[in-house]
Amino acid sequence: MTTKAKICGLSTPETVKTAFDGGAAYLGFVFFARSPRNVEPEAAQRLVEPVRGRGVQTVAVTVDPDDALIDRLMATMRPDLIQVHGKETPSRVREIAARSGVGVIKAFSVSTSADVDQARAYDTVAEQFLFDARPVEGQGGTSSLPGGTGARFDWSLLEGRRFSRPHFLAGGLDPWNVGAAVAASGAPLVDVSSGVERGPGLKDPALITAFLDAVRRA
Ligand SMILES: O=C(O)c1ccccc1N[C@@H]1O[C@H](COP(=O)(O)O)[C@@H](O)[C@H]1O
Repeated sequence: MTTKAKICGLSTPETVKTAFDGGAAYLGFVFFARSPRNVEPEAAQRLVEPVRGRGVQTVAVTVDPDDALIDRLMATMRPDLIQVHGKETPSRVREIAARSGVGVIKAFSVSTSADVDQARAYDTVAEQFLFDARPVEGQGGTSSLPGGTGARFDWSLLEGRRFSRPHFLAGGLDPWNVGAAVAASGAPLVDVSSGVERGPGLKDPALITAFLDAVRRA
């Protein structure tokens, strides 16, 4: 089975092009003020225009988004999917999908097997699931973020699990560990942010290419 990759937290035309040319299946843009990767919806619209309709899925990454943000995203960037990385309930995910008219990727913070079980409650409302490490408070400058921290969880918690929706493995992936992560977890989709950066929010084109090459070999 071919593993597909999402490059998350893009903010420049150069890195969008690198991810697209390298074969990323998903391009992620973060809309969360405290993130070093935060972009305005209008900026994201300009960034996705060159790749729109060219077979790549664009993803708006949000944290407990309000209706105003959903409306603004749909009036500007028009993402193919909205990722929700906060404490959204199943009914809120249903509302976001109905309001936006696009599918929702629901992210879960994982440190135990019970955290993975939460996905079942979203079977009928989310289009895809994403399992990310539970952020550890007090470690490094980005530790208070709900994602994009480089923290990992035990990949084997996903091994042999069957889900009603396609699922991403995320959290601390990089070009050197993604092959082992896919082997241990069996995940069909992988997601990376800080592991392809040279500093917080600074995507490195060479690392993006190396990550996508490593996913192809996985
Ligand atoms: O990347 C961010 O800044 C971010 C902010 C708020 C919510 C989610 C965010 N990113 C997501 O977290 C995963 C894992 O990141 P990392 O690879 O461990 O750095 C990332 O792929 C995004 O989906």
